Amino acid sequence: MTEPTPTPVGPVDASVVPRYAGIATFARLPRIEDVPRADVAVVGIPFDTGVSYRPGARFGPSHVREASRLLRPYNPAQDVSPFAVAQVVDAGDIPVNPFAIDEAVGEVERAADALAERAPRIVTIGGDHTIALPLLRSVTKRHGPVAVLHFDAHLDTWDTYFGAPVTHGTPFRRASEEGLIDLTASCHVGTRGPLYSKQDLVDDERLGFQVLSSELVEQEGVASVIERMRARLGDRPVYVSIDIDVLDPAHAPGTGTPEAGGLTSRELLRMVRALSDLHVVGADVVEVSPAYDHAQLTGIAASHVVYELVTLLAAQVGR
Ligand SMILES: N=C(N)NCCCC(=O)O
Ligand SMILES: [Zn+2]
Ligand SMILES: [Zn+2]
Repeated sequence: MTEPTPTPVGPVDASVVPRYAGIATFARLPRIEDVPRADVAVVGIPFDTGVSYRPGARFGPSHVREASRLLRPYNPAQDVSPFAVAQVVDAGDIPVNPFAIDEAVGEVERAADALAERAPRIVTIGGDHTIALPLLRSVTKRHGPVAVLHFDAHLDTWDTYFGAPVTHGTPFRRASEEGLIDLTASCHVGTRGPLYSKQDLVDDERLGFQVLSSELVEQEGVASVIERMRARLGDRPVYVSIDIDVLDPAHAPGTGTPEAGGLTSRELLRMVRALSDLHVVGADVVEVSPAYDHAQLTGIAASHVVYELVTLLAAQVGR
C-alpha cells in the first residue's frame, strides 16, 4: 500500500506573523530540512565569478528571497495554489568556491544531483549565468538532451573571454558542444543589443538556437511570439533559463550587463505562464545584482518570475 501523501506544509501565514518578520526563505516557505519530503525546491547559488562586467550577482539569492515576502499562496493567472498542491520548499544556498570557476561548476553539478534525489523539481536563483551549464549537466542526466528556452538580452553562446571557456557569456555554447541541448527545439527570447560580429548569429544558429528577439516581441506582439516559442519547443522536456536582463533596465536595473530596449515584466510573466501545459523539467533565474537595484524593482520582478516557475512545476504534481 502506498503511504497517503501528507498535506503540504505551506508558507508562514501573513495574517498571523507579519510579512516583514522572521528570516526570509523564498515566499516564506518551509526549509527543506523542516519537512519530511519535497516535490519542488527553490535553491540559491550565490556565485558571480563568471561575470564580464558589473559583479554582485552572488547577492542575488538573498535579495530575491527578501523581495518574495509579499507573494501570496493562490496564483490566479494559472489558477493554481502552488503551495497546496505540492510540497514546495526552500533548499537554502549551494555554497561554491568563489576563487575557482571550474571547481564551483563541479560543486553546483554535484549539489544539483544530490538535491534532485530529495526534490525532483528544482528552480534555481542565481548567481550569474555560468551556473546554467552545471545545472544543464545535472538535469540532462535524468531527462536526456533538453529544449532550452532561454530568456535573455544576450545570446550567451560566445566562445571564450580572456581565454576562459566557462563564463556567464558562454554556458549555452558549452552545453551545445556537450550534447546537452536539443538542437532542433531550443530558442532565445528577448535577445537584443550589439554583438561582437555578424558571425555570432551564424554560430548561434549552428549551436541549435532560434532567436525570438525583443524587437520581434514589439513587432508581432506577445501572443504571436508565444506561438512561435511553443511551436519550437513542441512536446520535448524543456529547461527554462531566465536571465533577468531580458527585462528592460527600467524594469530590472539591478543586473550586471544591462541592455536598453527589453521586455516588460508583464510580457515576461505572460510568456512564462504560457508554458503551463509543457513538460518543464527545471528552471533558473539568474543575474540579479542587488547593488545596482532600486526600490527592489529587480528583486520583485525576479521573485514573481520564480513564483510563476514554481507554480508550473507544482501543478505537475497533481496531474
Ligand atoms: N549572461 C549575461 N548576463 N551577460 C553576458 C554578457 C557577455 C559580454 O560581456 O559580452
Ligand atoms: Zn544577459
Ligand atoms: Zn545571460
